[in-house]
Amino acid sequence: MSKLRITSWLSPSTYSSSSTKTDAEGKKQPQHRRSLSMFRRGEPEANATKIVATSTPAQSSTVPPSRMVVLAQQITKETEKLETYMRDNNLPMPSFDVDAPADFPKLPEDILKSRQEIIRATKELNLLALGPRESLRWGVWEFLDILALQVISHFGIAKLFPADSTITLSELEAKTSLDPINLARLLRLIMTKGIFCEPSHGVIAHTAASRLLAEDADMEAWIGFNLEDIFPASAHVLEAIKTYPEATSLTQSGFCFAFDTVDKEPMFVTFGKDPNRARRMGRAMVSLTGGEGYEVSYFVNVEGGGYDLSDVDAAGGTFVDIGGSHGFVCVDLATRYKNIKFVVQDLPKTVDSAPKPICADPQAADRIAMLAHDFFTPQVTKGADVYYFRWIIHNYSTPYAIKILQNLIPALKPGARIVINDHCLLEPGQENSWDESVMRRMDVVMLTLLNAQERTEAEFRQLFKDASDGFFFKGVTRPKGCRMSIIEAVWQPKDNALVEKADAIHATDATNEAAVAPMPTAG
Ligand SMILES: C[S@@+](CC[C@H](N)C(=O)[O-])C[C@H]1O[C@@H](n2cnc3c(N)ncnc32)[C@H](O)[C@@H]1O
Repeated sequence: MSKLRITSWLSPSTYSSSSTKTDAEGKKQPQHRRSLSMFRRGEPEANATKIVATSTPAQSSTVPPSRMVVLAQQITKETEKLETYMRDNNLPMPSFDVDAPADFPKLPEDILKSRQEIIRATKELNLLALGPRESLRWGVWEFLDILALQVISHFGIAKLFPADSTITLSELEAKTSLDPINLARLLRLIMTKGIFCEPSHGVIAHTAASRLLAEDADMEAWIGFNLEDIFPASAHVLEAIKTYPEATSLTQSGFCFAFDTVDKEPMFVTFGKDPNRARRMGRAMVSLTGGEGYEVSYFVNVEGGGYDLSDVDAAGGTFVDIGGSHGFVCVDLATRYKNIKFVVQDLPKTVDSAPKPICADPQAADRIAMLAHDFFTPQVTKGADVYYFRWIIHNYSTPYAIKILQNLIPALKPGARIVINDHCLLEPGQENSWDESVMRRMDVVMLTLLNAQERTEAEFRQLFKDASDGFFFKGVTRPKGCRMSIIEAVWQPKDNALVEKADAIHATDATNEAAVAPMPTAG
């Protein structure tokens, strides 16, 4: 952990004049930050279900029920709908029991809406029942639940006894180096969140959630990455943004303040030096991308609103996955499209550690090349049809993101498509409330780790515009049920000089086809 940098807190000189502008009121406004228009209020909540107030017999016909009663009625109605669906389909009911399923099955759209409505309405009712003062007073203590989970998870307590048996606290104490008093107090705190239970005094049992801690290695990694990397970093965001209010540099984030790497190295470099931490983050990403609303199938399945590559397939074209990790998106695409050639680009260490062959099906594997390429250098795979970024652009503030897009330009043929697969933030209240909270939290995770951000459609449009006038912004689509959007631009340079220059590069560059032709499988 870094020491507090009190001297830099006191210095207002960290505002760089080149990167600030003055607004109408004379206040300095940092550039490269998102526009604040999204914080305008007053729009109707698009996803809020219209509630028809109905009087109960106890109420006078002129007095409408309170918001609390309306919410309670709505919770009952939607819960009954969900329960009927589960019962009719012989599905197990949600429960904390150790044997309860860890996930809901894929629900039809209307039932999924009921489930989302239950989540939204119970949260609102909870806040109303608490009242503003109590919800503020005790809401700020939620980090203590997180702290308890951090310690219990770090010490691997869930793995110390089998899921189908109980253990006494004294037996558990003998199996861990965690101090007995701390073990008991932290366990009992996370029990209030449905993680472990104490069926009788001093006897500990698993719940469905604690069983996941014991058995799901990707979930364990997700919790470790969040609670041992992001959580400490989040405690330093205030210090970071007080010291560097513009908050765009990769080496001045809360993460850098927490781990003493300010102005030294970005998070990815820190992780690169620590294989265990890097592996944990990799597994955490697997847990995230396997999670509801993030599956790769949303991008691949055209029928569900995914991205259509049939014309690229018909032409035997090329798809480049930039920062594509171990190429799992291309593996899925190569299974669907039989003629597209794929290039997965990532940093050398990632390319080297990719599975060889990249997948079991040789028809797909033979068309997927792994290539070491740093996206902060000019693109080397020239003349491809699609350049794809999944979970990349949101890792960078605007100055870096512009650079990444500009690095494509020397490789682009007219008509080349640039496809970004990221969250695309809507106006407040336009998203269902669960999705909105996940996406806005992700936005703050990006700030915490990398001084980066999620973006709105207008911000993506502006990003392409700032990168070059040659990018024609086509718009944003989003498969139903998916949290990630597909943001697309096409390279259409209006300037003839630019077209001729690009044509000349493509005509003469020996690597144009060669970069994708030999297809060395997996690095
Ligand atoms: C958040 S992960 C996204 C991986 C993958 N696209 C996905 O959807 O899961 C970011 C990826 O970018 C890679 N990366 C980071 N910096 C890079 C750079 N300068 N050039 C190329 N790849 C980079 C990382 O190694 C990692 O695989």
